[in-house]
Amino acid sequence: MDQARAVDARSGLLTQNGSHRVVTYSRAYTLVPTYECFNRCTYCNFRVDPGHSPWLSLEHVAQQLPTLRRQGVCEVLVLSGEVAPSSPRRDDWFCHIYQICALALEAGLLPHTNAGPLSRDEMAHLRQVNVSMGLMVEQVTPKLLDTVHRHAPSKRPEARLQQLAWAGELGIPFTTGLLLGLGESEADWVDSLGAIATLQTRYGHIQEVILQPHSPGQQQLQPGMSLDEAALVRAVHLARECLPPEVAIQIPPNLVSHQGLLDCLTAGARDLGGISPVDEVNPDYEHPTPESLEDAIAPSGWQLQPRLPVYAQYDSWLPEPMRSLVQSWRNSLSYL
Ligand SMILES: O=c1nc2n(C[C@H](O)[C@H](O)[C@H](O)CO)c3cc(O)ccc3cc-2c(=O)[nH]1
Ligand SMILES: C[C@H]1O[C@@H](n2cnc3c(N)ncnc32)[C@H](O)[C@@H]1O
Ligand code: MET
Ligand code: SF4
Repeated sequence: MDQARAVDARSGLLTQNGSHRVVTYSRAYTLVPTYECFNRCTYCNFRVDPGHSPWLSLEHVAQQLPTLRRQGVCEVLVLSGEVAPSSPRRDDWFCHIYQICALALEAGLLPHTNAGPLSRDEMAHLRQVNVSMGLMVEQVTPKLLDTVHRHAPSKRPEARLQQLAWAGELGIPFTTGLLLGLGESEADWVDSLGAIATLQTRYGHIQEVILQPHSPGQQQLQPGMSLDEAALVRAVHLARECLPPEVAIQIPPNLVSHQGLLDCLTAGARDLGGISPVDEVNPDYEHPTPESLEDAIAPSGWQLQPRLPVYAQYDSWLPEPMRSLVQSWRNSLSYL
């Protein structure tokens, strides 16, 4: 096996199909339990003040899910604003998220939750109703606690890394990543990638790392600059050097130009993440359709392939009955 294919190889999967190299994405729909958040990250276009976002109604969710299933959606991305760990409302918030995941599973869909840092106990519970979970490291440098994260206690680097370690201990297939362009240096990227690589070497649970270029929107507390695409391509190169080869690099296709996307693929990115009707985190940037993505990358020899929100090498980690549900998805269509 030559060097390029060795780097591409994800255990048990062929990433090369004839002469076409494979790029994956997940057919997702995002549910937002609540937009309320006790953190105030200055770049956030998602949050509203605590008490000002009605929680998503479970009845509405139960009604919506069968339609999504018929439309060919496989992933329910549960993305939430946060109630403080010390709040008397924390337990209700957590139960609400758990119930949304349980309803998604009942409808035959596959939940992936990113609801900020959770306690170990909360993670152990959510593991029963999620095929994978996620939390961005953002950046490990403490400098950002004096700037964009000054009013965001959830963004303390130790809390984020602790979460990744607990996910590893609990055997949860995990998605993490870096938010790029917050005022950090490229040396800081290497530190953040190194921290993720160390955890991956220890636990082997990191299925993918998202390289997320900061993208200013209309709702954020403070204006910010978007990351330039040449810098994003350098980040992909660095990530491919720092991370073990089995970890996929994900680029959000709505936050880059077509040429930027092709350059990221050449540099080693192989996944485009969950593609849903609305990017709830960056609502000013519409997700492209899978068809338009295929048109953009096929002339350069790339083939777009849907995948499930859990990568195949982790299927045996899943508790029943989720493991059987995932198996039936893999049998029904050629999902990676
Ligand atoms: O549409 C989006 N999906 C986002 N996702 C979804 C993600 O692409 C998929 O859920 C996973 O790849 C699993 O299929 C995230 C998931 C995480 O675990 C952590 C961060 C993100 C960030 C985004 C995002 O900004 N926009
Ligand atoms: C869910 C993830 O979305 C990312 N996130 C939050 N706000 C923005 C933005 N303006 N641009 C890009 N990514 C953002 C953070 O990395 C968070 O952890
Ligand atoms: N609040 C969570 C985090 O920042 C997830 C949603 S961010 C829009 O990690
Ligand atoms: S990025 Fe996440 S933690 Fe930060 S304010 Fe937005 S919702 Fe809250």
